[in-house]
Amino acid sequence: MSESNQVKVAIVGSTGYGGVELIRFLLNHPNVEITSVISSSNAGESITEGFPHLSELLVQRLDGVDPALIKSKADVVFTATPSGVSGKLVPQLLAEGLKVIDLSGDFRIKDGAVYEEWYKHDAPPAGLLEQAVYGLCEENGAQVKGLDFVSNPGCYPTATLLGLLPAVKEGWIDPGSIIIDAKSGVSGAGRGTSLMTHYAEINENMKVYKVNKHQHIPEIEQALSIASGSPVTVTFTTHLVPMTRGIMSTMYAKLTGSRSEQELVDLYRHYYEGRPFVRVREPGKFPATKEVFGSNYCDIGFAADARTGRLTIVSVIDNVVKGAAGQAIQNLNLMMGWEETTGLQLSPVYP
Ligand SMILES: NC(=O)C1=CN([C@@H]2O[C@H](COP(=O)(O)OP(=O)(O)OC[C@H]3O[C@@H](n4cnc5c(N)ncnc54)[C@H](OP(=O)(O)O)[C@@H]3O)[C@@H](O)[C@H]2O)C=CC1
Ligand SMILES: CC(=O)N[C@@H](CCC(=O)OP(=O)(O)O)C(=O)O
Repeated sequence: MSESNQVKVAIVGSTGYGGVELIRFLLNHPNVEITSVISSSNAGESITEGFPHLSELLVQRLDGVDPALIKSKADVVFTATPSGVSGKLVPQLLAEGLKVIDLSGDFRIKDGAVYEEWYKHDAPPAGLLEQAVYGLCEENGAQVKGLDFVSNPGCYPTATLLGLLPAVKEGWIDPGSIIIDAKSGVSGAGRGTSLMTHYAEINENMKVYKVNKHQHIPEIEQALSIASGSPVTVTFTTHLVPMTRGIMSTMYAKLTGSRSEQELVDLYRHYYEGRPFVRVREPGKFPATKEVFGSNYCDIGFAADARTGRLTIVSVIDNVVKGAAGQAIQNLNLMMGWEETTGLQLSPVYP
């Protein structure tokens, strides 16, 4: 802790979308001082070279990736780094005695062989996979308090699991029947340019991608299997849509009995009671991505179809906030024993 009693925070990957969003929120966090912003490719430069809107940040010079230097400047470090990078860097940061919140997919899957099958590179050490707590705050928040290391969930899994877990746990839907149709804005792919995401390719366009191959499939299945008590597989299809931020996950499953929409709303509101970032809509009302834009909310709506016996669940988040930086700060708050909402109480930007 610094003399001001503020926790000193460093951000690796500070020049990426997740990192810049961490800075935006942490600048308004009363218990945090950003003491180091880190870049592997622009060390020594000022962060405002690339991001003039961050001129209010007191620490401007980008540091290189040096665990000992980070330890000399900070108590807690966010690693907003690509999968593969985090897996190698996090063990070094933990060895320095830093508290770590990792935003990548590297520590979310408990079984290293499953990780390697989906991510196509070596898994981090098994001991750390075991140690990492999966920081889906509304589900595992109680385990996070006092921890040194949290693995922040993926963006699609956050929207999807918050939408499915209450019904799966209550046994109201057949877990074997789940189909997830998910759409993301292009910031979900990070700041690097690609043929997939550049303007002429995605403007006025929609693309389906990674069908049956998406790295979030094992993450979703792992959490649903724990919730249902037996192995669950899902059909999960992702789409890139022409917007900057936002995820909409539309989920379909067979109801195990006759349920009204009011009963579903009651179940979910009860399940998420005291969890300020999940908002359940009135029966038959569905959320839109703009209604969570720039905020840490996850909004959920339902339709139960008596004719087909199927339930439709729609869950929306801002991928960069609840899907990444916002939930990472929520995890910081839980780790430190602070109010869960500290620094995160921003209303969505609308329109
Ligand atoms: N965007 C999103 O909506 C979400 C992202 N995530 C995950 O969060 C992480 C960050 O994502 P995002 O910010 O979008 O990605 P970006 O591609 O926008 O940024 C990643 C940053 O990592 C840094 N980096 C790259 N290689 C290294 C390295 N070897 N060592 C240290 N830093 C490195 C780069 O900065 P520099 O070159 O300056 O070092 C880059 O700016 C990823 O793991 C991503 O999968 C998770 C949920 C949602
Ligand atoms: C639009 C888009 O491309 N989204 C990314 C989301 C990646 C992400 O969140 O990364 P993790 O692997 O760290 O979870 C994707 O579908 O792969």
